[in-house]
Amino acid sequence: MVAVSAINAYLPVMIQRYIDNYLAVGNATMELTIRISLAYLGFVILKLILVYLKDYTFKMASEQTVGSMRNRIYHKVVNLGMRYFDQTPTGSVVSRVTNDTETIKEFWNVFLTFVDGLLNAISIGIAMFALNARLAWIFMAFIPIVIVLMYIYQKYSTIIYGRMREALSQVNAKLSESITGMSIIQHFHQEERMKQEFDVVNQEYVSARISMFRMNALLLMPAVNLIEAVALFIVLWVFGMQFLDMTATDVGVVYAFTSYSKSFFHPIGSMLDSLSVFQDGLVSGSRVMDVLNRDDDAPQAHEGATGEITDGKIEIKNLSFSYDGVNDVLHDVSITANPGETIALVGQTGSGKSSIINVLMRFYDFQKGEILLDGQSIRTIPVKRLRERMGLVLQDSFMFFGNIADNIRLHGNYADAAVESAAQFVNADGFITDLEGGYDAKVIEGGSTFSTGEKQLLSFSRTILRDPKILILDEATANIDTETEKKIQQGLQNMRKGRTTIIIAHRLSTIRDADRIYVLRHGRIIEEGNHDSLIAEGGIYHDMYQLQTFQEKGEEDGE
Ligand SMILES: Nc1ncnc2c1ncn2[C@@H]1O[C@H](COP(=O)(O)OP(=O)(O)OP(=O)(O)O)[C@@H](O)[C@H]1O
Repeated sequence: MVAVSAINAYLPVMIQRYIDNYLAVGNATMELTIRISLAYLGFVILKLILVYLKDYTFKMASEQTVGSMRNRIYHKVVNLGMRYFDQTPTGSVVSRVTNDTETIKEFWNVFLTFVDGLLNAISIGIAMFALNARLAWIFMAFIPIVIVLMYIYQKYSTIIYGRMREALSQVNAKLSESITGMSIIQHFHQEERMKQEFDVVNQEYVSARISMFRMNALLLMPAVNLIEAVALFIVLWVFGMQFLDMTATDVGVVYAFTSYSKSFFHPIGSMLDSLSVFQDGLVSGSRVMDVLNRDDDAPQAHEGATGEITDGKIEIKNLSFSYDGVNDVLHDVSITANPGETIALVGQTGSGKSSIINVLMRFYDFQKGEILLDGQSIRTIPVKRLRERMGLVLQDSFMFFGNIADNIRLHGNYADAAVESAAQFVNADGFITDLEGGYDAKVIEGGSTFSTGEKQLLSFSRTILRDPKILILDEATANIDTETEKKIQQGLQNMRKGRTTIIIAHRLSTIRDADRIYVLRHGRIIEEGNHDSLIAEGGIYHDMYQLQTFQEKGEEDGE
């Protein structure tokens, strides 16, 4: 860059010397003219090669920077606590990982333009002073005006670029919300409303971009061109005033200054231009840094923790927990499960059953109380190890793009035979072998070509393959019809053997054999005991059970 700007400053001097020393005084010969032309051409070619090298190196560096930035933010995102995802729309996360990092790439170009512009201005400044200090001062006098222009631009563009980024993020958020909820949108005829809402955010984005163009169109090149023209006008005017005592040698200087006026102000114009990208990059950068600097990572064990789950004893003592740090959703909850026991959590919707699991799986950190696993605090067990030893099956099982075997194996190091025997163990083998391609059958993201029950069977296989010590079934059989459920009950019994199991179920008939049942209401445990003792107690559980058996009986009679 230094060499390029030196060449830029030197080329007009070459011509100026040729004009003033040879052409104007009648000394120019053919040989000299050819020599100077070739030298000029040589410098231009050298400059082009250097420009190519410079651009290539910068582009490469910028691509690599963004590549690694994207990686860093993705790594950060997958390690963030669930709280972040509760509060941030998916589209907005996507926007940070893709669009925002992409904009940061432009930062490199801005840097390039800035250093380029600065070096050019310095080398041309030096050349101008060397040629004619008085005229050079005229050019310098315009620099404060340019600085004021930059200041004004900076002030307005920050606002507009912030608006633009935010609007784009909203567009992404709306889009991803619509795609995720498409079946509900179509079912409830929400298409028009979604279109209108999308229109609003899209229009906001368009209008932010238009504001930006309006500002750029006014403040960028036109302003710089005007300054350039005025500077040139003054230079020529000063020359005109001195016309009478001007010697022939000044003609080359006029040429040099005319060409400097372009190359002095144009880089400044590009610097201004790149200020817009700079603003954009600044806004994007701060959005990316926002994510990178977040300290609400997923809960971690204490440093150097080496705890291990061996027997599967769970003791939850006086646990209180809130999602937002303000309103507790669990109050003073105490639960014990001895190794190999099955305990059940029941209660109304929203009573806090899944929240207990969320804390136990370390998706969220808890505020008060203690959780002991095999007598050690849950915080002393590395989270990765903890989750390997605790198998969680949810009502909705997520499937990844790939095939059936991959979805069971989840890229763990398990042989095909182990995958198949895990599927057989939970009776998932039957439906898998019926598929075209069997274990190699394709699965699309989300697994939407499979029934919910089938996905749940795959999820059972996934869990059992990892041979966890503790099994957590959160409404795991809610989507399986009673008949299929009966079929896989044997599989479930097999799964529970030798493992501590926590079951959350609304269908109380499925948890009758649990060693202990905890009844929750508004985040508190209000009853506890086994099925028979709770029935005998005649409390809430008793009523819930009566109601359900009554309903089930009614359904059967109805049939
Ligand atoms: N991610 C979250 N952020 C904030 N509040 C939440 C979150 N998840 C659940 N809650 C709130 O915590 C309370 C307990 O919810 P939880 O999911 O534990 O209930 P549940 O008993 O499992 O209900 P269900 O039977 O419907 O699954 C509810 O009031 C719910 O609104």
